[in-house]
Amino acid sequence: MSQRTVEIMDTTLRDGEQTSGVSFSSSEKLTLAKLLLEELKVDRIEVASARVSDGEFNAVKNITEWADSEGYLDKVEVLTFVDKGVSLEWMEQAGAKVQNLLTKGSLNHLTHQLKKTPEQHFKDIAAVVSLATDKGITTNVYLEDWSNGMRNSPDYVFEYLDFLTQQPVKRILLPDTLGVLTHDETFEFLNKIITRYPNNHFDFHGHNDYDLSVANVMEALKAGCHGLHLTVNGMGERAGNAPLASVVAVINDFLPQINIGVKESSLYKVSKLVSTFTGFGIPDNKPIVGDNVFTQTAGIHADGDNKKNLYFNNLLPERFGRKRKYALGKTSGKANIQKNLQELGLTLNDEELKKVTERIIELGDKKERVTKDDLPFIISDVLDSELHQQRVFVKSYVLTHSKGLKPSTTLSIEIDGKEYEENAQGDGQFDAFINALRKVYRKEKIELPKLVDYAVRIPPGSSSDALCETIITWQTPEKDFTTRGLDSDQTVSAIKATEKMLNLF
Ligand SMILES: CC(=O)SCCNC(=O)CCNC(=O)[C@H](O)C(C)(C)COP(=O)(O)OP(=O)(O)OC[C@H]1O[C@@H](n2cnc3c(N)ncnc32)[C@H](O)[C@@H]1OP(=O)(O)O
Repeated sequence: MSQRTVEIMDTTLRDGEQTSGVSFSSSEKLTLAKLLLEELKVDRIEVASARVSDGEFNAVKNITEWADSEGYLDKVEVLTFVDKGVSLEWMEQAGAKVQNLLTKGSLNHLTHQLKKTPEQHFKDIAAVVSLATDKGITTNVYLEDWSNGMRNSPDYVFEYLDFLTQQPVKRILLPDTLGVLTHDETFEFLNKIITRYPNNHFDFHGHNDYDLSVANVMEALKAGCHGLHLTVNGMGERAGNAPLASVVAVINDFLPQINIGVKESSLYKVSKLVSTFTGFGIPDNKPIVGDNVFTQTAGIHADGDNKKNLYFNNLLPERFGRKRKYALGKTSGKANIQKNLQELGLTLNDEELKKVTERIIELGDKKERVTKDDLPFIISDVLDSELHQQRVFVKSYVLTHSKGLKPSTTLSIEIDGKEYEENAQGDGQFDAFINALRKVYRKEKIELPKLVDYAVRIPPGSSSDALCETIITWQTPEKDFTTRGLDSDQTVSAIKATEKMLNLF
């Protein structure tokens, strides 16, 4: 099959920045411009709208200086307006060489926003294009609201394109400005235009208001468009633009006739960096770049992966510099846990694995999120309990903590089959618990070990908030020893460590 090359224009720094609440600093824009062109290898970047602010001017200047030194200046584009050359002046001073001139692609916008006739508009456009040509600036032209224009005023659109295709314009940029197109219309409209003007270059610029941007991009490509406008993480005004990572994967997997130069393995890195710079979080389930999209959660899936990679598809995480993960929770099953154990280099026998699985399911039922880093702690806790025969059981307790009153505990405990109940106050809830315990043991004339050290930690590296571990060192006249308790609640983890002590000393 013969392939055709399609240009990828990334507009994260212009349209992506139109995400509400997002603003890149000048140095962030330069960092991203370098990453997008040099590492990710998109073909072009749109870096700002002209006239916006002094900060934007400086950002564009920094980018053009760098781009000039690296031979990328023709890949750096600035959105300009039909404003008698004011925008052109701005971008020229900022060192840019390619303008994306924003014009009206629907009669509705032309009539009601610019309040001009088509003839007046075309004349104004011709003047700006001519001025740009004189200045050695390349012109691409946006037909803003083109999609509605095709629906509601096609005669205007074609009259305009008849004029525009005669102008010294390099690319014609067709935006679905309001994200209203269906995939069928995208194909139909682009097909009509590309058939009528076979010698011109047309970019498609999709928005995601109906979550159709990627489908629309596919149809635009099938209709023969020559370039695409995309943003990292689908950032952009309202529901955003067509997302770069998804589109790249779709092209590579489903449109073998299309050739693009974007490096898949850098998509995740760029996505993370943009998210860090903007504070615009990536949903966990965002295709390709979301945290969970390469995580198998169901035990059956992990089991199938073990047997013949039965649950793999073409979207292998390694393509994007990522790794498959196996989630731990109530739907894990043994297979998921085994996968995590393998990664940690741990082995358990069948009985131990069963017990660890039961504990993870128990935590999952309590809505706790367990990660791979929690696993060694859970194993140690489960296996530790198995080592000792339990003769003391903390049956129930009430812990109170209120302003102006000392914390108190009411405790019920079983020792060698006999039940005791006590209450006490303390400096904190755990102190009150220990005081109630001492009262119980004093009745039996037994002195409890002294608590000499108390440490709390969350499993290192754990990104979950599921568990904390309390490690208590106890002292008797004969020995010092340590017990550990694991729970999502800090006081409960200390009580679990104490219960272990009661069964040991
Ligand atoms: C498809 C898109 O996403 S378009 C995005 C374009 N980029 C931006 O808008 C960047 C952010 N915008 C801005 O910072 C400002 O709007 C500026 C600097 C561009 C202009 O600011 P202001 O002069 O204060 O005008 P304002 O923001 O109200 O913009 C509306 C004016 O632009 C005019 N306008 C709208 N489209 C165009 C166009 N394609 N060419 C020229 N003028 C236009 C409007 O008619 C209106 O003019 P009027 O005030 O004479 O009626």
